[in-house]
Amino acid sequence: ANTTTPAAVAPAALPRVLVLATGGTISGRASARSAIGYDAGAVTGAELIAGVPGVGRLARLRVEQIANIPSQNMNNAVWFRLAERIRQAFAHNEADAVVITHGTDTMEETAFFLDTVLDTPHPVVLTGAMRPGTAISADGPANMYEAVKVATAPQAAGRGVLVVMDDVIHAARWVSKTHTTALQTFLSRNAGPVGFVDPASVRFVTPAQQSGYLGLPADHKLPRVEIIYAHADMDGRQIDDAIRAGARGLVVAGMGDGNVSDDALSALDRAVRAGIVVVRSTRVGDGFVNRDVEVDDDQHGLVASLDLNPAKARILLQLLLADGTTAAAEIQRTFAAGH
Ligand SMILES: NC(=O)CC[C@H](N)C(=O)O
Repeated sequence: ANTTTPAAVAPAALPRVLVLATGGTISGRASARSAIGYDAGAVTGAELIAGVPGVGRLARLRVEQIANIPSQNMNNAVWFRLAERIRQAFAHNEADAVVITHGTDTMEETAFFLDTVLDTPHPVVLTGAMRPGTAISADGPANMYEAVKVATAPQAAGRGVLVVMDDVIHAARWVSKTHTTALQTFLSRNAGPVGFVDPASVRFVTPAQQSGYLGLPADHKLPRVEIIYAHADMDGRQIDDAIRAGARGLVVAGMGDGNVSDDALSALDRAVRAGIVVVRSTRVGDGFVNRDVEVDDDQHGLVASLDLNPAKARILLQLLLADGTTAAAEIQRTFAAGH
């Protein structure tokens, strides 16, 4: 008789999730500053995981601390570190999925950057919190649990980088923080969420769609691109200052459908003549910036951001410029390719 102990008595292997911790409120601790004051990035990723009951039954978790900062301090160096670590983890089959803990202020920017430079079918999910772990009804543990649940769901593959906050699954391209303090602050503008998650289920409501892949600049450098915020009584001073400061690109957070004053438009013409790529986005939260509506983009040589908000338009323009793409028409095509 065969007396070998069957290997099948071992529990089915759980998926492997690499948790990359970067800081934010989800790693926050109360401070003495005020009744609601706290310091973001005071708790490590390992401590964070220890405070999420049941998450160890969803996945085998390995935690690495990539940074521990409030995300208003997020920067290119951390972005490149994240992107390289994720590429390496999947290339060497170290993990089946990645969850990134992150402050909420710039979560949409990090999500969009990674979505644009990573080319992988493996789930990459960002999550965070609006209340520190020491607050009443802290949202971090539930968000972390749900992020791991989404990251380990088979149907999360091939969807690019996702944001999971407050029971909702968002695609990197569309997600924005829309409220300074509310738990329900993330919305997928112009598109709606891609899915929903609760402790029992993960449901996607859109077909899987991989996002644009531009690759990671090999020298880890991104060119200077400035955002100009438009307003009533606007002159061209800030734009001329940006030209003098050596900007390679400008993104206008325009009024309405990406508009600027006549004086500012003349300054943008000077920028284009100086070889600077100018993208018109909007300071309005919802809606597309379309070409050739009030501004004649063809005549002025401008790019319309379409659905991308100023912060994300800046990242896409930086990556295109880093890739050597400077022609407005080609940049416009790439902006349009993401949806
Ligand atoms: N809710 C938050 O995460 C905000 C805290 C901090 N400003 C950050 O983005 O990291």
